[in-house]
Amino acid sequence: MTELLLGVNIDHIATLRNARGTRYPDPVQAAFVAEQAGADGITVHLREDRRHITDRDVRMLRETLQTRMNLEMAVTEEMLSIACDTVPHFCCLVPEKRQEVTTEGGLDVAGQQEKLNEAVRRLNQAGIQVSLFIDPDQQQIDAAVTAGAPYIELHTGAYAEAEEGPTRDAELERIRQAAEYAASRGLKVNAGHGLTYHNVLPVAAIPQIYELNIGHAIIGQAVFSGLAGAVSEMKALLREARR
Ligand SMILES: CC(=O)[C@@H](O)[C@H](O)COP(=O)(O)O
Ligand SMILES: NCC(=O)COP(=O)(O)O
Repeated sequence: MTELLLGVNIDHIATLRNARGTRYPDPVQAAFVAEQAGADGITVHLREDRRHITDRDVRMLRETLQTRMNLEMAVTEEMLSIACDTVPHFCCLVPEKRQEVTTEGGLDVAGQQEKLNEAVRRLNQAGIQVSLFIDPDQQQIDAAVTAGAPYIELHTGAYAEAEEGPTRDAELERIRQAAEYAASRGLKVNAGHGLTYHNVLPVAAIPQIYELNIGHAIIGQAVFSGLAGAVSEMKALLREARR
């Protein structure tokens, strides 16, 4: 089976740093450690409220990453301008609400098709590969194809939050069917949100999935086993899923 890539989201290194307004822990150092430990890419979410990743982090990471940068952002003029100035390898367009604790759902591409078509056009023109963060839903997948995005990232939050049993199994089946359909439409399929060392294997085993973006669980594990260990442990699980 094809190798499954791991994108490490380092947002919550910045959460810890910003908790006291210090310079440490530095997301730039975390990215270096994660890459050395096997991360295939680094994901950062530049939120409108800068609650964790800052503009300085984005600039520094763009200049220092050895792998590739996946910049997550809302579909706003501010973020589109920042992306076109920064030119990360990937931009993942996500929904964003100030009052949310974390991302609550997928981007409604179908409900704002013209806006997304234009955003994808601008980013593609700037040389950025665009991914749309969507729920595992055929209508949203079709809308992503219409928008001209080469990638989608399937939101795995409903799966991750479901109790083990029929509900979680149903959510996994939704992801499986969505990945299969999206690949049949010519899309590259990533997935992420809420994945942990305990729930990642069934998602990682879906053959059409190209990359998993995982952050909160890895940063949490890093508190106990160090960031390098947490990353290599997750990478080993992804390899195991594809044996
Ligand atoms: C889109 C997504 O699921 C995450 O990558 C996002 O970054 C979550 O937001 P926080 O990192 O602020 O929790
Ligand atoms: N897009 C998902 C991501 O980058 C990480 O999400 P999480 O693992 O922090 O929930």
